Amino acid sequence: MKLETIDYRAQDSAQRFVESLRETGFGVLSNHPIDKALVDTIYEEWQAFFNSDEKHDYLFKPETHDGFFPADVSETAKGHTVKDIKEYYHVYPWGRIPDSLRENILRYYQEANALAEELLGWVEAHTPAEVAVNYSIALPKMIENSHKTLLRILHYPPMSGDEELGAIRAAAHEDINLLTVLPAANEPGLQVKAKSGEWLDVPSDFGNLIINIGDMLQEASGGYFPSTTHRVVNPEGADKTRSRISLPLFLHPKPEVVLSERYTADSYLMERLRELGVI
Ligand SMILES: O=C(O)CCC(=O)C(=O)O
Ligand SMILES: [Fe+2]
Repeated sequence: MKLETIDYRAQDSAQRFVESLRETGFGVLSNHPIDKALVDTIYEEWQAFFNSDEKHDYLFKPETHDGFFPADVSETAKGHTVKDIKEYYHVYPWGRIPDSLRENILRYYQEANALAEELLGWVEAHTPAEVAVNYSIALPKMIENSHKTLLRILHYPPMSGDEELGAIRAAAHEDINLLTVLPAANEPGLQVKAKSGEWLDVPSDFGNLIINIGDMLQEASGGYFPSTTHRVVNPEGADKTRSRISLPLFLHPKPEVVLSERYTADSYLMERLRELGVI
């Protein structure tokens, strides 16, 4: 299995993109409409924010989950016992965002959402009819004006040498949501688990956009689209001293959207958050 990069502007991009999602759970797009200069600026300004003490003024609220999550409360992936080596900030348009960072990050949130709606349209158009009949509403409609869609700004700090034994930047996991949209991070490390069990590097050329399927699309498609396990490994050698910033947008349907006979988006999310011990 190989993750090939697909040119967003190619004539057959929609079909090839959806084939890649179906085969690997991932799709990598080049020549997409998201402004690269904007992403670059966001990496720089959020790196400065994570380097500052200001972040502690924005400690996350347990009821709403917007704001800053320090490394000592950061996630432990499902089925793991060691915490990931990361800190992060949860951006929701209705949530707290430092004034100086607000404009750019909300512009990115809006642009990435618009592209995601288009990509969900591609997925819908290339879903076999017998699978698509089970979508309760059109896929792009599921996320339209959703207050649940989460933009996470992740900061993986440089390796200090005294990390907990066995800890990595992000332990193997699947995403809970419908689809995740992620600009290639400013450092490599993201890997996806192939059907054969081997770990493959996701191409991390700056400017690529990485899209992966989450559990909710797997549920809504009756397993046709696989939610694929991925992880972020630690850097080695000289790269150990480098931070890594990444920017996944987790597309969540509106809570009332029916995913399957068993779940609405809300009941699914609550079940998973309870399992993770987050609520
Ligand atoms: O940092 C990355 O490249 C991926 C992060 C990720 O998989 C996640 O936060 O769910
Ligand atoms: Fe993930």
